[in-house]
Amino acid sequence: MTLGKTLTVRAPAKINLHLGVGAPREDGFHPLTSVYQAVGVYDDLTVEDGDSWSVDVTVSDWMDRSHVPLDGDNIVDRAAALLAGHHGLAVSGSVHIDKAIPVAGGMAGGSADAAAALVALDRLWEANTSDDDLLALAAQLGSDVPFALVGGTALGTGRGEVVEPVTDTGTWWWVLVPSPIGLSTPEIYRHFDRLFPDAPAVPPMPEPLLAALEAGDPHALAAALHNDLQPAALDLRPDLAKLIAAGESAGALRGVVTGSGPTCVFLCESADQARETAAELRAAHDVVLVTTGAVAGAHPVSYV
Ligand SMILES: C[C@@](CO)(OP(=O)(O)O)[C@H](O)COP(=O)(O)OP(=O)(O)OC[C@H]1O[C@@H](n2ccc(N)nc2=O)[C@H](O)[C@@H]1O
Ligand SMILES: Nc1ncnc2c1ncn2[C@@H]1O[C@H](COP(=O)(O)OP(=O)(O)O)[C@@H](O)[C@H]1O
Repeated sequence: MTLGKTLTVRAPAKINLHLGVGAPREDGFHPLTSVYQAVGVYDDLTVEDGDSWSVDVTVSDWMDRSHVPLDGDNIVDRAAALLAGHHGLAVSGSVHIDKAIPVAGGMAGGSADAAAALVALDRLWEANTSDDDLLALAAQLGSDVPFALVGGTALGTGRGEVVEPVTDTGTWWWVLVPSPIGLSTPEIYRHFDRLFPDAPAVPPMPEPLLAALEAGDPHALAAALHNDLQPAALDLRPDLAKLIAAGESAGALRGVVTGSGPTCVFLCESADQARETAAELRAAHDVVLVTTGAVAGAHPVSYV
């Protein structure tokens, strides 16, 4: 082990520009055609070497720390055990998560932390895991975890874990409105099954959205944003429909639920339009974030 080392890895939140969901497979997972984008809201994960193992967390002041499990059930505990097992190492070190990605918000904050833990512990333990092995370990931790390693804008197939970058020439301005109460991903998928018993085996490719990304055209992208889980999320949280309408009437090109929700994301034409939309939404919502995408996947920001 390297002694006296501290390393911080930063991992981004994701939004789903397109989320096509098919009928459940035999293993219970849903086949997806997902276009992910990594956006500039981050969790920072700091690891420090030591013989014992611990995980703790601090959260942004608008978040509830008690929503992050710290009793050995954190996804970071699973990431550490998986990486250590892969190399025949003992789990060691102390981990601190500095969390700004909304918990249970449809923005893959847990997946970001898992990806950051793989990158950070791989360096701390000097394990030199290959990129292919890191991606395979990431997929075992969760469907969204490989994308958190890759970042940028990417197509996700399989159950979301098969990730391939797509051409994206734009700088996209987003307004994000998290919700103080999260939504459960498995519950939203179950509700999707009830609402759409005839979902296809393989969801189709979102060609107009991919063309909009390639062209860097915000109006075309706005028109093409789509989420098959949105009806399920709106059914369980009717307040989100009002939020989407409010963002669009405040000037955003288009608002959608991201992933399983409840965070709503609004695509804007410019930085000014994003700031104006955010200012209007702040009248009724405590937390409204302005950010851009695409940004890099999990990456070290300090190694001292
Ligand atoms: C809905 C999405 C869209 O990107 O994101 P979130 O809203 O959670 O951020 C993802 O599919 C969430 O991925 P992730 O949160 O990694 O899911 P996993 O840990 O793999 O699975 C959690 C549970 O979600 C359901 N699940 C997940 C992925 C998938 N393709 N089909 C599913 O049915 C299953 O019930 C599974 O037990
Ligand atoms: N490091 C972590 N950060 C957030 N949630 C975690 C973490 N580890 C485990 N969890 C659990 O995972 C659930 C889903 O969290 P999260 O990844 O934030 O949401 P989503 O799946 O909607 O993107 C949380 O409700 C929490 O119980």
